Amino acid sequence: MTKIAICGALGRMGKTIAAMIDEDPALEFIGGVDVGEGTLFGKKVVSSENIDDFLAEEKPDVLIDFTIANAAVKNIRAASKAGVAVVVGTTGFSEEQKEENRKNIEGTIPAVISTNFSVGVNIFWKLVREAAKQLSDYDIEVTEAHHHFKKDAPSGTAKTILEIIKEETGDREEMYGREGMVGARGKEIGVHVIRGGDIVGDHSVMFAGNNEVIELSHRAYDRAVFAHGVIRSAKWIAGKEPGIYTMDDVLGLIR
Ligand SMILES: NC(=O)C1=CN([C@@H]2O[C@H](COP(=O)(O)OP(=O)(O)OC[C@H]3O[C@@H](n4cnc5c(N)ncnc54)[C@H](O)[C@@H]3O)[C@@H](O)[C@H]2O)C=CC1
Ligand SMILES: O=C(O)C1=N[C@H](C(=O)O)C[C@H](O)C1
Repeated sequence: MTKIAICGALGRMGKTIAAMIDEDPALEFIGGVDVGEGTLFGKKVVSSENIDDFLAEEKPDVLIDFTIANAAVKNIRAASKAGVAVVVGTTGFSEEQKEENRKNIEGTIPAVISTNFSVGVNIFWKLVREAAKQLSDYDIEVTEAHHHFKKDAPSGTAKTILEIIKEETGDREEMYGREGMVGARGKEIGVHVIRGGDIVGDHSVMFAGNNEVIELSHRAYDRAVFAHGVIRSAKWIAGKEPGIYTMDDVLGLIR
């Protein structure tokens, strides 16, 4: 049985993932960490300042992190010190934070990191790559929509989309919204962010040419789609060699 702990256990994703672990006979939910203390599925959720003692006492095989970037950096550091594998879904890391995570993980613990654990989005990224490769001279506009409470913008998934498009089309720059006299379009990727209500997570990429438009889009209707990918990753990562893995590795997809 793989023993799993969750950082951000009392949040939207933490609770969704814990409920799925609780139903899985191959996994054991052993508790978690959040800003305040609590209980979840009969297990202790301890305050984040006690994460080192929690990991030493509970000895999880895998620590799942769905918190906020600055907290996740600390949680990954604690997992690295304790020699615990991690699955990280938190988004909004700066380049410096990503570098610190890399140093704490490489050579020490195995980690799956993804800005989106939905299987559908991982296939959507492949479709976006192919379209960007074939339509590299088209105008490209990226739009994402999320719920009222989301803290980071653009979403981690949208940032991954931008990385993919830039890898395929070369020297394009992001253009966040437009207002006033915007002039001729340059080598840009338009980026548009919507926040409202309880939208779980929508992403779309428009490729506009002369007399035609191709639009690729993904819409998540329930956080369960992310949680399924997280569970699959947690089972896959336990016992792997140290290093940073992606959902491509977990799903056996070609990069
Ligand atoms: N990669 C993916 O597939 C997905 C990623 N996300 C990302 O996951 C993160 C969390 O999203 P939600 O669950 O919607 O947010 P949320 O705000 O509902 O939950 C975050 C939880 O983390 C807790 N937290 C804050 N600081 C902490 C610390 N130092 N230690 C432990 N817990 C701490 C908060 O109290 C809260 O309970 C966001 O960055 C979001 O973008 C969300 C959905 C899918
Ligand atoms: O905060 C969310 O809710 C989500 N965050 C991830 C992101 O930033 O891309 C993934 C998903 O879209 C939901």
